[in-house]
Amino acid sequence: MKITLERYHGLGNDYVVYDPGKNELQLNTENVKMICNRNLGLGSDGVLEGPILGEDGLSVRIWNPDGSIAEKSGNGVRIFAKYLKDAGYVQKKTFTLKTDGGDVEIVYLNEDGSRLRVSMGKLSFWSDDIPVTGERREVINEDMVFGRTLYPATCVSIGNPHCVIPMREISEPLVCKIGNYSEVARYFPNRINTQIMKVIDQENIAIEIFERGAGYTLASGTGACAAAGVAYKLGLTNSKVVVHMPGGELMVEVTEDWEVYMTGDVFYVAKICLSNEFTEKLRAL
Ligand SMILES: N[C@H](CCC[C@H](N)C(=O)O)C(=O)O
Repeated sequence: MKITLERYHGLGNDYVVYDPGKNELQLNTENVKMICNRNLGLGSDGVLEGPILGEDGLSVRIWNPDGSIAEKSGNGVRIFAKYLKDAGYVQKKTFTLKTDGGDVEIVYLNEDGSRLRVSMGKLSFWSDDIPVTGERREVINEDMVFGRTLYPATCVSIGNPHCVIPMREISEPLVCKIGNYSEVARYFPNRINTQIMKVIDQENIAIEIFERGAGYTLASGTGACAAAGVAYKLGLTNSKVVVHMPGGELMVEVTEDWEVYMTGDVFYVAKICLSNEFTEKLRAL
C-alpha cells in the first residue's frame, strides 16, 4: 500500500492533502493525529481529505491535528482549490467547493492557482448558530472569564465558531494564555477558535490566533474573516480590511448582509511518499 500526500501552506498555516482516490487508507482520529504529529509524523496544522465526489459536487473534509473535524478552514479551502487545479480535477476559473460548514465559491486569480478569492459564506453573531450557551442573542462585547481574567468577547460563526477579543497589544504568549482557557470554556459547547485583535486603522487589523484543535497557528482564514467581521460590527473599521497575521496578510471584505470574501495566496511545498514502516503504523491505528 503506497500512500502519498501533498504538502501546502497558506501563509504558514500548513496542511497536507490526502486524496482518497489515490490512497487506500481510511482516515480516522488516531491516524490523523499521527500524520500531524510534528515529532513522530509529518507535522501539520491539519489534513484536507478529498476530493470526496458526490452527486452534488466536490467536497473536502477538514481534520484538525487533534483528530477532530472542522466545519470550515479558510486557508484549507484555498489550499485544496490549488490542489484540485494541480491534480487536474478542476479546469474552470471558478467553482463551488462543499464543506461541512457550507459551500464556498472559489475564483482562481492567477494561472497556477496560487492566488485565490473565496466567497466564505455568511457571518452569524447569533448564539445558537455559533453556539454559545445562554439565551438566544447576538454575542457582542460580552464579558467572558478565561482563566482568572475578564475579556470583552464578540463571538461569530462562519461555519466554524470564533471568539474575537479586541486588545491594544497582541502577542503569541497572550493568545496562548487566553486560548488554553477559551478553547474549552463552558460557554462553548463545540469549543471555539480564539483571535485577539489589534485595530491598526480603518483599513488594517492584526490578529494572533489560537485555533480549536490545533493551538497557536501563524494564520487562519476563517479567523481573519471572523476578526474582520467583528471589527466592522463594532464600528472599528471599514468593511474592507487587510488582516495582518504572523504568517502573512489576507484581504477580507464584508458585505452589508454579512457575506464575507477572502483573497490570499497559497504555496505548494512537496509531494510526500510515506515509508512502508510508517504506513503500517497508520494502518494499525
Ligand atoms: N481549527 C479550525 C479549522 C481551521 C481554521 C484555520 N486553519 C483556517 O484557515 O480557517 C476549527 O476547528 O474550526
